[in-house]
Amino acid sequence: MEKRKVDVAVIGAGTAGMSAYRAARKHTDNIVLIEGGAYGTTCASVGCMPSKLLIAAADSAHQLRKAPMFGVHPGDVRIDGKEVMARVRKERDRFVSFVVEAVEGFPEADRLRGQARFLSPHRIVVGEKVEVEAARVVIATGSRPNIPGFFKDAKDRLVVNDDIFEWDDLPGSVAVFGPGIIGLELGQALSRLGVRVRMFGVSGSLGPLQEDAIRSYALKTFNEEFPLDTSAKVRLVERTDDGVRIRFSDADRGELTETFDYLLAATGRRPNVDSLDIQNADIAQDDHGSPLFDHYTLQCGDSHIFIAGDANNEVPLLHEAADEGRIAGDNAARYPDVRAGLRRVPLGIVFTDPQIATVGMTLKEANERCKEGYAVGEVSFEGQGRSRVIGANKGILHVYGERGSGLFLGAEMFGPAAEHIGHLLAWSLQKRMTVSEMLTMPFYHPVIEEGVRTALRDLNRKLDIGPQPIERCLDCGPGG
Ligand SMILES: Cc1cc2nc3c(=O)[nH]c(=O)nc-3n(C[C@H](O)[C@H](O)[C@H](O)COP(=O)(O)OP(=O)(O)OC[C@H]3O[C@@H](n4cnc5c(N)ncnc54)[C@H](O)[C@@H]3O)c2cc1C
Ligand SMILES: NC(=O)c1ccc[n+]([C@@H]2O[C@H](COP(=O)([O-])OP(=O)(O)OC[C@H]3O[C@@H](n4cnc5c(N)ncnc54)[C@H](O)[C@@H]3O)[C@@H](O)[C@H]2O)c1
Repeated sequence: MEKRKVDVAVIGAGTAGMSAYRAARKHTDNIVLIEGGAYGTTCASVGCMPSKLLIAAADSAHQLRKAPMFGVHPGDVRIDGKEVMARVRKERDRFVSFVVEAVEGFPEADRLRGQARFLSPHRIVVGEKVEVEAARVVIATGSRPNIPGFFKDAKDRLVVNDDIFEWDDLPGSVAVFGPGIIGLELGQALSRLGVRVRMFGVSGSLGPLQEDAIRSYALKTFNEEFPLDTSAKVRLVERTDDGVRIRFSDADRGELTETFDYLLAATGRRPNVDSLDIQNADIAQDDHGSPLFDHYTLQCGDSHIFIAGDANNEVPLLHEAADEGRIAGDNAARYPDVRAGLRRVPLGIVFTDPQIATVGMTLKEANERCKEGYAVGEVSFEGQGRSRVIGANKGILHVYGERGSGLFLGAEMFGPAAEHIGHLLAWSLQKRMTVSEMLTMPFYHPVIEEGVRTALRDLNRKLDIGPQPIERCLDCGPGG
């Protein structure tokens, strides 16, 4: 077996791993980046980018169908599944090619191909061909779909997100299991592209939504487009000659059987740490076998091992993977002079329509931290001026603030332009602004952000800081 001795070994050449490699290489050129699969990252090849490409096609179809409300009649909307999927794959491949170009731009001697596993805390075997002795290690092995056992009965008709983006054409029907972030984004997009979709969930959860009022509103809205039961009772899943037969109980219609072309498993993701022989790394793990680590340094205990991105199962998002990789790579190179890195405030966006945004603390966390010394401001987008103008007047925004200090704490939203409003709120939170300070910022007219101002005014009043908001105030314009 070939032997290598390096200062830093990074396992996984995804977003976190590439970011860790770049950060560590500022300190040392004796480093390896190990990749067991294809270059290209989850985000570009089967995650963020192809899912948004599919959603873009669905949005386009939806806008055409919506046009008659403005007196505009585009005629019958015809969706060519082959063309839809061809664009998704073509643009996806373009994004992937940029990533591959970047990773192949790293010196060849720094790159190793093959599955890595620990032989001991400092020894890693790669593809059973090379043994690397590493002074420090970054684990950045990502995650993979979690597939409950009984889905196996769907046999070759069981698909995950990776498979969808390889389709040449759109199927006739898909049963989506898991109304989480992936299920909602892909399920709604497929439905808007003319695919018959039914969505099954468990235990009432819906995406990242925590507030009952917002969750029920969102559930009702999604159910106007496709059937979605967040507490489904599924009795049977079986492969038949023409697809996957599913028997389930429907609250209104009792036991039903429906057959679909595919079963999409969107039931969460699992960190790729179980194939690393992590027990040989001598680091503490939680009950699920995930290594324990520090949120600010990404260090596992006080060891020479760091863990970043989806592999650590904390906040499986792209911008977090990039940040964590940078911090972990820098610290691996500096070890034992480990430093706390900048962690940004929590921000999550779901690209459904209406979109979902979550910022900062959840309502439960605000309650725990403030011992009930907090308030919730609200706006409904149903009557909001700009939202009505463009026919996107659905949704609710809740904003949270702390009594006394008047600090803004967080927000949950299901509504129009949540991807942009989420950013404004997250930036205000990271700047530690009070609700009063946020209200001193400019609000143009007529814009959806005026709805944010309405919610912030409502919050400031409930915090006993601001005045009673004026009903139908003129600076909000009609319907502000
Ligand atoms: C459908 C979908 C949509 C998404 N949309 C968004 C979005 O809109 N916005 C957002 O912020 N996030 C989104 N995400 C999440 C985002 O894609 C991930 O958080 C991010 O890509 C994680 O990056 P990573 O570097 O941790 O993992 P990856 O990019 O998966 O990299 C891990 C790498 O490690 C390699 N590897 C694994 N085990 C080994 C081993 N033993 N040896 C060697 N190599 C190994 C893998 O082959 C892989 O290349 C989405 C995810 C999915 C699935
Ligand atoms: N827009 C984005 O930022 C974006 C988009 C997609 C994915 N992601 C990331 O990927 C991660 C994984 O996404 P995900 O949607 O797979 O996970 P998730 O945790 O968001 O959702 C999983 C869903 O599956 C449900 N579920 C679990 N077991 C089930 C079963 N047996 N039957 C039916 N439903 C079941 C859960 O109740 C939950 O609603 C997300 O947490 C997110 O961080 C982000």
